[in-house]
Amino acid sequence: MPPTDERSNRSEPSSEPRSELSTFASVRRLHPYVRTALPRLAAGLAASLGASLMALAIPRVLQWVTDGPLTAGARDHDWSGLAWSVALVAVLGAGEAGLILLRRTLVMFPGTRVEAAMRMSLFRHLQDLPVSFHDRWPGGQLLSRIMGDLGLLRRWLVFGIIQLVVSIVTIVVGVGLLVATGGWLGIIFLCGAIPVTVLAFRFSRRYRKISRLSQDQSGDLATTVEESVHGIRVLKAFGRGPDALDQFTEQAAELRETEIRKATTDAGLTTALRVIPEVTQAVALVVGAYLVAQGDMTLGALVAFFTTTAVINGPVVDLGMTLSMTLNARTAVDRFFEVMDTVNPLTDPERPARPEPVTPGRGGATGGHVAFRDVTFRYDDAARPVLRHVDLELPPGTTTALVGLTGSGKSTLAMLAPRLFDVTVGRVEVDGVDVRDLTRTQVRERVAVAFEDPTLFSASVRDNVLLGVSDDLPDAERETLLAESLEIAQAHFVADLPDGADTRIGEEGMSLSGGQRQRLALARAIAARPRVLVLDDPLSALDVTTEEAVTARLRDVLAATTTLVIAHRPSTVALADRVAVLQDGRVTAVGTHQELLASDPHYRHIISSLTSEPTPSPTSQEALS
Ligand SMILES: Nc1ncnc2c1ncn2[C@@H]1O[C@H](COP(=O)(O)OP(=O)(O)OP(=O)(O)O)[C@@H](O)[C@H]1O
Repeated sequence: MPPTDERSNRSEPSSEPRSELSTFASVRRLHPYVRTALPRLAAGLAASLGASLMALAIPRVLQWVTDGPLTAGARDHDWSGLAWSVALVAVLGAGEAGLILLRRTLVMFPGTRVEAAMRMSLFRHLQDLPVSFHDRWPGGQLLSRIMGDLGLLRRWLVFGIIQLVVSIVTIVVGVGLLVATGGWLGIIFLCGAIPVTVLAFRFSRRYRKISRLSQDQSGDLATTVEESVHGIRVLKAFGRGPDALDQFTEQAAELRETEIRKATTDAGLTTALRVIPEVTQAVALVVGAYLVAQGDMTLGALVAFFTTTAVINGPVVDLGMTLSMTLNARTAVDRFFEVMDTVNPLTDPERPARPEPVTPGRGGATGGHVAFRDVTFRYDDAARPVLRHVDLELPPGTTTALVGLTGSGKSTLAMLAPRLFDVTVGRVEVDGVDVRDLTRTQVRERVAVAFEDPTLFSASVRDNVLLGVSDDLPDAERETLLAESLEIAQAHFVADLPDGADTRIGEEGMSLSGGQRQRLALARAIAARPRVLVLDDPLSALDVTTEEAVTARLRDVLAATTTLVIAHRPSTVALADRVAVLQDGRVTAVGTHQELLASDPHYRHIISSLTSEPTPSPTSQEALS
């Protein structure tokens, strides 16, 4: 009996905000990325604090000048003390400016390095995550995380966090000085801190939700742009451009509304942070004037008090901005880790099997035995399995056509061999080894795929075709392989491109025709020289003559390769030694075309529906009859 071990193919990305974590705990997760940048960030913080302390020292000098050299100078007509104090204020001012410049220099480079490292990690993880993840996550959401969110985080790291700490330290030290030297005036100023704290707390709770909404809406908008640009031909052909515009306008308006709410909330706090200190200052001025008049306070102390409040006012007002930056950064961190925390269930085994190494060259004779053993497969979010108890053997060097009505599960079955998905129950073996016991590199070395919908990249024809070929292969061999694969796939049009195989094909190969793209994708699968070739209806976009030419050349290749070809056309069935019939997720019959025609009514039904399609080639019909 075939083994039926059950392993999960589920991955559960969290699309919920990590609300259970505090902002500090959330941001602390950045530690592995910022660790190496910490010394420079800490030095930048120290420089900023130094600048702030110098700013706070200036009022002390002014107090000393007012009560000392200024008073004495006026009395004794000796202005030398005043000259010294002016020089000291100038030195403190210049020192403050120098330290601010130093901070900028210190933090700029580590900030960009952290951003680049996080971007690399996220992209690497996205590349690693399985197809099932990408089926669920919209491209725009990923794009906005990898670009917008990480840019936001960099700005917070090089400015926001430092400014937040400096603002808090300046306010605490400044208020401490006010209370210590200003007596009642200091206490009046301290009273102003109570409403500020309450407002900041309420603001944080409110703003965090809006910030999350705005960043998610930006992702949705990016998805709409991506989909409409990607599908521009369909939209234009069906005259649906205005609908796409309507959808975009609606989403853009929603985002604008959220941004307005965000700005209004921010402005509310900033206004309060401006008004509250002004009010306390006004009260303090009245009380201070009274105290000076009573002789309970020196004029210098009053000057120092108000100069200190002027120094504190800046950070108090900045607090609103730095707080909102911090909350935006926290949202960005949460959104970053939502993707990074997604566990990839399709990982390499800890102790991979050691099958016989793959030698370059097409080698059906040296292996390529594929077996689907009691395979059941269910998509993550589907209620029912698509494939049920599938048993199918592909002997080395044979070509098996997989036929079935639409939706019967052919493409799904084909995706299990290259391990684009893992089976829910059962196992898929290549040369007797469960594909889950091989590393993904080992699987790719053995199994190559060409899809019906060929994906090409904005790169040269050469790079697209040699995608699955080792970079270690000598250049001459790579060139031979390229020429051979293009020839088998009948991609002669490449020679007519402006720069031949060096021609860059536009985004996703859109500058080529559907048939040209399919032939390049087929050449790519052939160039990988796999033991096992999975072809998902790879000739569907070719005209009859080209299809025949490709089919004739493919036969040579297929003779030495184990091939599973999904057939929607009689000409594709004609390529195969044997045919497997998939009916409602089960392989119900396997045999030669003639055997199945004679014995299987469902096969006859499929073939009659295939042959009634408009463009069967005469050769294909011959091959089938
Ligand atoms: N990513 C997915 N998530 C959930 N269900 C899916 C997914 N892809 C396919 N399905 C479902 O699985 C079933 C089989 O799809 P599959 O593409 O394997 O069929 P097929 O036989 O290749 O069809 P066709 O001949 O039309 O290409 C369909 O009901 C389809 O809706």
